[in-house]
Amino acid sequence: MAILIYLFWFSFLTFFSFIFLKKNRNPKSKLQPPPGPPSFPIIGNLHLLQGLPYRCFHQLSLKYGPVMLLRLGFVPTVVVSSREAAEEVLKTNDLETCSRPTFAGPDKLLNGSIDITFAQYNESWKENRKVAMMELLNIKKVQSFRYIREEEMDFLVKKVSESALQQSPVDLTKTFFFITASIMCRSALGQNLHEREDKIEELVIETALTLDCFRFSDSFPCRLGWFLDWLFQMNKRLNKVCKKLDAFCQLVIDEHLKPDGKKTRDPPAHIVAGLFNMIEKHGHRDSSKRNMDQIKAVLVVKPYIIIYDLFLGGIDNGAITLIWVMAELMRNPRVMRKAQDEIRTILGSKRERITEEDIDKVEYVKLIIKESFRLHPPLPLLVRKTRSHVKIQGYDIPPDTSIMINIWKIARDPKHWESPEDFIPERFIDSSIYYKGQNFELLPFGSGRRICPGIAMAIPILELGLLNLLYFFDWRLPDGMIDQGVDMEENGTISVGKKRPLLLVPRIWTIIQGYDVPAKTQIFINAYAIARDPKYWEKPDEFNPDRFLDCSIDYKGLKFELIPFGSGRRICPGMATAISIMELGLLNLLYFFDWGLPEKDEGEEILTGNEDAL
Ligand code: HEM
Repeated sequence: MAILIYLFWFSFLTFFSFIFLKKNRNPKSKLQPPPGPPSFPIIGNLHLLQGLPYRCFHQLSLKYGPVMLLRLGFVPTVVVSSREAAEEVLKTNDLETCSRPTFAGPDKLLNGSIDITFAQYNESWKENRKVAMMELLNIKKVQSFRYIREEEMDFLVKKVSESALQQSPVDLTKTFFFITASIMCRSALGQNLHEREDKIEELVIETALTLDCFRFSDSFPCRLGWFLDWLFQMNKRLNKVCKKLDAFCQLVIDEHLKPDGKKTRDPPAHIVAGLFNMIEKHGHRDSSKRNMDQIKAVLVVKPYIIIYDLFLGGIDNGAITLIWVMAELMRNPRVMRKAQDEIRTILGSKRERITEEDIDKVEYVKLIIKESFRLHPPLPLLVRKTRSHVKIQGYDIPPDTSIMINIWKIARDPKHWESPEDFIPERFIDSSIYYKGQNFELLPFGSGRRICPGIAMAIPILELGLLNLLYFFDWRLPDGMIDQGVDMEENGTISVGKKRPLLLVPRIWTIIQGYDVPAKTQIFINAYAIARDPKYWEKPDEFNPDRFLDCSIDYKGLKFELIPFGSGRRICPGMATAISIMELGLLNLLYFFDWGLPEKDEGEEILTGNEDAL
């Protein structure tokens, strides 16, 4: 079927190519375009993109250089693959290159891309971004959500502990998506996912996967593209996701608008409230002038688009990053061991909880996250569109040209990175390279006017998550997967995550008197020796019940110098019955009888230690 579709499409386009060929040639153009591979009419260089786009671009850049021109269908696209060229785009020419090309998926989802992420550079984008910063993403707001992040991490530890006790694998992909979704939904929307039955994190994954699909209209932004999308039912799945997302957004808005709406402990001034306040200020809620339908139309659109940005930007990228970090740590046991040693030494062995105050104490965790961003940026291609003519590395690039910056390739460029393919967090010790858009060899959050506004929100989630996972647990691959190791296959075109779920078996960190005790070790506790230890007992070998007069030592498992019934989870459940039998028995034996030793010889035997005679 796939071959038939491909053949149909190819012959269809080739036929049309001859008709369009003449029209597309412009011999009078003075443009000096960047070099690039020869292209077919109509399809251009689309046939060269087989596999993950950033890897294909990397291969092509080896031949055509760090600034090359591709034709992706009808869309001229300049691919930038060097730090210097990236700096020229994102810093020198930021204003001229800070628009975005139109993508059919988001365009449909958002009724014309009037959100933040996919919006053209215009007043509406500026306003939306300002509101998002004001109401949700500035440092002060982010700090006010600290208790939410800490509570959610406590929940994470509890869930993982349950699997650890059963020694069963945890699907970390699902777990991380749930945790990031839960944090984002509580912080931004006042929605507590623990109280909801629908699986929002699954909707996030589904939305991301659906948007990531190839669409003809991305490369042929004309009727031909729409027709082909319609013909091959490319939007069927998207329509379904739109409906689900719509229902969720509507629910958030309805709950917000209800005067007696659900009260939660979480901050009421979340971003939805902020947007409504903004609309109110602008007079859109003046019901005397507008009818209710109009008002609702305005009210629905803004929160909806911001909710959408949070879904993709906030949840997807955060979860993807944590998954990559854990996968790399499993592949690099040296780094895992070092991180755990450092965290556990600094935080000590008696912690029941880790808070954000602990984050700055452990530098190595920050280096690990940086290194993971370098090797696995969740968005490996930054996508821009020129607003006017720009010159990049001496090449002229006309307005309305898409620019893709291959940050994946730049972060592995041997010109800037020693052993670029290896996971070495130590490379950042004493290095001034940071990921906030100033150093163009490391751009996981982009740079310039379109830099990710969610950095302050994203980083504490990653750091706190990793601290918890490495402090409380040791990790191993599930039985049967140990020989294969961790697979690192990638998936996706816009955001790129690990293709297969990451399954790992946790073990609760066990430390006894400073000694690390590995999983599945047998432990014998010598209760006999402890109960005769002269450190705790005077004349320990003497039978002297009086030692317990006015003494708080009991045998119920709370005083560890006397544990005849054991202690903890496995304490003897028959203790109470046994004690009643013994007490009643002894009472009877002592009340009704006097006792003496048997005849002399046998008594002597007992006194000399022959207990069988008793
Ligand atoms: C590990 C986590 C994250 C990564 C790696 C990441 C990465 C990025 C990147 C590379 C961009 C494009 C920047 C550019 O074009 O120069 C971006 C844009 C954006 N991100 Fe993030 N992001 C993350 C988390 C978040 C969070 C937590 C939020 C919000 C809560 C968020 C919201 C956005 C928005 C709204 C944009 C669009 C900005 C614009 O076009 O003006 N991101 N992000």
